[in-house]
Amino acid sequence: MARTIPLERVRNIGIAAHIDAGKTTTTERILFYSGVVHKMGEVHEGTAVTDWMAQERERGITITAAAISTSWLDHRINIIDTPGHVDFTIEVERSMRVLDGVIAVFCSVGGVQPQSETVWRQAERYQVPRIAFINKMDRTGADFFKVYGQIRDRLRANAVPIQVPVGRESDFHGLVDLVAMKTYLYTNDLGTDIQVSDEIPEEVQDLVAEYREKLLEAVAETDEALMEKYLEQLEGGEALTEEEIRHSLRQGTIKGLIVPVICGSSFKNRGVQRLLDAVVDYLPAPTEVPPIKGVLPDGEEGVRYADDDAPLSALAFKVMADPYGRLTFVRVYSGVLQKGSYIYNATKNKKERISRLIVLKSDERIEVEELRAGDLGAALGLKDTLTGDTICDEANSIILESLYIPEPVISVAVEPKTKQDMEKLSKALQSLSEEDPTFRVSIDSETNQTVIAGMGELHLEILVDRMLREFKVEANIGAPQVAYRETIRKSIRTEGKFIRQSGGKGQYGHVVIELEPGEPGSGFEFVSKIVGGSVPKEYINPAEQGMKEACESGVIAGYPLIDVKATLVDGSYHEVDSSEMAFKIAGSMAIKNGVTKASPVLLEPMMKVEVEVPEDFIGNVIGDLNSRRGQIEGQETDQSQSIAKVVAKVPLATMFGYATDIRSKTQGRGVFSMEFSHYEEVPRSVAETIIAKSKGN
Ligand SMILES: Nc1nc2c(ncn2[C@@H]2O[C@H](COP(=O)(O)OP(=O)(O)OP(=O)(O)O)[C@@H](O)[C@H]2O)c(=O)[nH]1
Repeated sequence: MARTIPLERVRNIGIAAHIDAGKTTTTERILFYSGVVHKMGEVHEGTAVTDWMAQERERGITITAAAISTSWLDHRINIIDTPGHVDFTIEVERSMRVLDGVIAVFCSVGGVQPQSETVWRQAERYQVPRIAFINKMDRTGADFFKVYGQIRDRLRANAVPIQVPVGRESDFHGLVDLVAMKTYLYTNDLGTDIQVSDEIPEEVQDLVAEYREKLLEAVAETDEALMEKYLEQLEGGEALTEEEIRHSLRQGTIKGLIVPVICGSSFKNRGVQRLLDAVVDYLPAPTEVPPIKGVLPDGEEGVRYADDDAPLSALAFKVMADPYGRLTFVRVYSGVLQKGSYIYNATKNKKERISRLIVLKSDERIEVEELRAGDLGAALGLKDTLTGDTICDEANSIILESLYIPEPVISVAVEPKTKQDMEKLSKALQSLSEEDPTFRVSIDSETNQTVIAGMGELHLEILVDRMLREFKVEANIGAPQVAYRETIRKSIRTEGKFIRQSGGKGQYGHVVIELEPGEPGSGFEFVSKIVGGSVPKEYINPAEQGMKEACESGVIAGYPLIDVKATLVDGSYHEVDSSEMAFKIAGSMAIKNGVTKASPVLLEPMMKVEVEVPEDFIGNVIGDLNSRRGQIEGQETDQSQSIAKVVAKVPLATMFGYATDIRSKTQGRGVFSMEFSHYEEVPRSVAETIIAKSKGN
């Protein structure tokens, strides 16, 4: 089957923002104006198409990243609406990994908010080109140029307005497009009657002149050929044409040099069609982004270009249980993925069969015969393929760059109420952890309890709720616990010797390692510097495995050991008695012996907390954060609204229940956000209590 739409006319885009900026409403409007749905869904009425989970509709928040497809101006637009709440950050992470462009939505009153910064960083991590959409222009206090300034200052982006709004707040009724120099005025509530003209309304003429000039300058700066023409124009030469500006703006945006800024009010149906135009005009097609990188079987780096004729390569970025069956969402990077075919999972070295392929259009699932390079869709029938796995052509194998999966910071114990619940629980946990790689399940070796870990209280609350509703598991849930970690502060040389040689076949494994503190965030790192075969090649991997396993529980209070580097420098073996198992045990012993001597310390997750309160409350809030062992890092006041904001680093251990506390301390007027920042050493006095608790005292 040939392509129905050429790849140049495909846009894979995401919509990302701080919670409540209006991502879901914007997506709904996009579906409405592009003709996918004929009635507008509303978040606050619980009828939004992309918020499909019961919990999403009830709470009016987006939890999972939904992928849907629509078309605009002869282009296919695949959209992923992502959640704003940091607890579901993996959903943003996985979307950014497979997208070619992002619409960053900002609230015209709230401006750059904490999660706007987080999603911006995530987009930078994968170098995804962006358009900034300043939404909610109808709200009291809306200020397009203030938010534009914040995007420049706080996000350090080369933001460039390509529109100027017409009318303020409730009178916001149109915009001027600075590229085409056209005015769009909305004349009905549904946003379908639009007056387009070349006349610029008098009240915005100065602003239009000022920002048109800024736009031309910014575009010329990123394009040498255009710069010459621009300078000539200033000297009275020929003017830049609309096409030239559009072309250079597109190139600048795709290269990440410019972020075009536009405005609108999704809820009041203003500006959404122009947003779609901007997606087509300025965000890249799959053929315009750099080829995806990966690792070839020989360990060398390889690339795959977006080309139907190239060997198949695709990345699974999401697994979701659905009434339709188990859906594995994939982005095809090269080649063609066919229904009914066998694919090779290069990450797991396994072959699997794809029974069916679908694309999502609104809440409909449409079966397709194939997915081609650049397409997003879902496969049915895959059992072993999980998030982050590469599927490809076995003869042309490659493992594509995977995605960054943050470590969970909070856990709770789950105890099924009856024996039947016990059985259902393990099924539920398996299914939920397959869907969500930031959700981990383990068994506490001392209490034998099942422990689930995740990114925050809300994250675990939703998971427990899903266990109950979707899997009908009745369980008692323990109090939330902090996911502590352990590390070392000193470098030492140590060894592990596992020797049993009394009668029969013996055991012999012996390794010498240098153990040192690793980079923050590096986890466990292993290097082998064995020369001359003191440890035979086939025993190096098992030794590493043993070390890794030993890191799963540290020596202080049994928490996982992180940020350590082990270098294998020496060892010995026995012709007959050595085995993989003996070296694995020796590796594990080396770590256990070494850690105790390497000044082990206990680490705790530190959260970046931002609190916004009416000015009068700020003293109380700061005092309270200090009493929670918080370090205040910044404070500012927005005089125009008498709102004060404070930024602090606070240990997660002291933040449980903060949502309720802040409400009662500020008469319900304080809002806060919190996300994981880094691990930090626990002060001695606090550590003693944690250690005593872990030992059951
Ligand atoms: N006044 C006004 N309200 C809006 C606008 N867009 C969205 N809203 C409202 O803002 C609230 C949040 O909108 P959503 O679309 O759910 O925001 P979201 O960013 O998807 O939220 P999460 O998915 O929970 O992160 C809803 O009550 C919307 O009706 C707008 O343009 N103007």
